[in-house]
Amino acid sequence: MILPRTFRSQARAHRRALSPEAALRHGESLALQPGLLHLLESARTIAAYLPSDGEIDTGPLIALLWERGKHVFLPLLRFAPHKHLAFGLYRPDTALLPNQYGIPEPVGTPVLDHPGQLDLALVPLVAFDSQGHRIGMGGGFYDRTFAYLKAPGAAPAPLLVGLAHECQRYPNLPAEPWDVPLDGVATERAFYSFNDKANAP
Ligand SMILES: Nc1nc2c(c(=O)[nH]1)N(C=O)[C@@H](CNc1ccc(C(=O)N[C@@H](CCC(=O)O)C(=O)O)cc1)CN2
Ligand SMILES: Nc1ncnc2c1ncn2[C@@H]1O[C@H](COP(=O)(O)OP(=O)(O)OP(=O)(O)O)[C@@H](O)[C@H]1O
Repeated sequence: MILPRTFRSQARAHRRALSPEAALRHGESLALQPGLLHLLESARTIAAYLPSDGEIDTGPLIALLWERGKHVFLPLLRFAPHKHLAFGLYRPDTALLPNQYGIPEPVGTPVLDHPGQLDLALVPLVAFDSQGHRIGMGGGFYDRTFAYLKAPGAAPAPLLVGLAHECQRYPNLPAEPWDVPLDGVATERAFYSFNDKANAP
């Protein structure tokens, strides 16, 4: 059995091995995926993220969201009362400052009161599998932020959709009890939906 931490660092190294040109090319293809574009139609308030550490380039998709008049938010690291994320409005003219991991965050913009105000959350990941399991950077930020979705009848509920390179897809990842499963994942090659909520009509 390969240790989770070893797996995470190997998968991160695999992701980082892609060139910035490949990450951008993949990001352009991602922004053309019909399954993803379909979900965007019914979403108005959308969380995205700025890429880091070899992640697929979200620039083309964010440009498309702005073009379509969507309200785009970016994650803001919060450490109290526990590690979680808030979401700050991101517009083309928003000032950004790097957070403690060097990822730019909006400053001085409106912050959502609750993640349930999002219609759709586009989620970064290190690895995913065909059941919607996700391995992230290991901070538990996304899991804690969306843990409330696991309560029966939790509402309102944003759709959770991972963005990734195809090379981040693995056959079977171990599921941890606190993991919040993804509804879908979009890559440069396909849109994978893991339940009816993320299905094209
Ligand atoms: N682009 C992007 N933004 C994101 C995430 C992400 O995965 N990708 N996150 C997803 O949750 C949150 C940030 N989580 C992170 C957790 C750990 C590390 C990281 O690099 N950890 C270093 C140790 C750094 C240190 O302690 O100073 C490491 O593991 O090597 C980065 C981001 C919010 N924003
Ligand atoms: N809902 C939760 N409540 C309490 N602790 C949690 C919760 N979710 C995750 N954790 C803790 O956070 C730690 C990191 O979790 P995990 O390795 O699944 O993070 P990750 O999904 O890879 O990270 P990230 O979401 O930041 O990308 C674990 O040790 C776990 O115990």
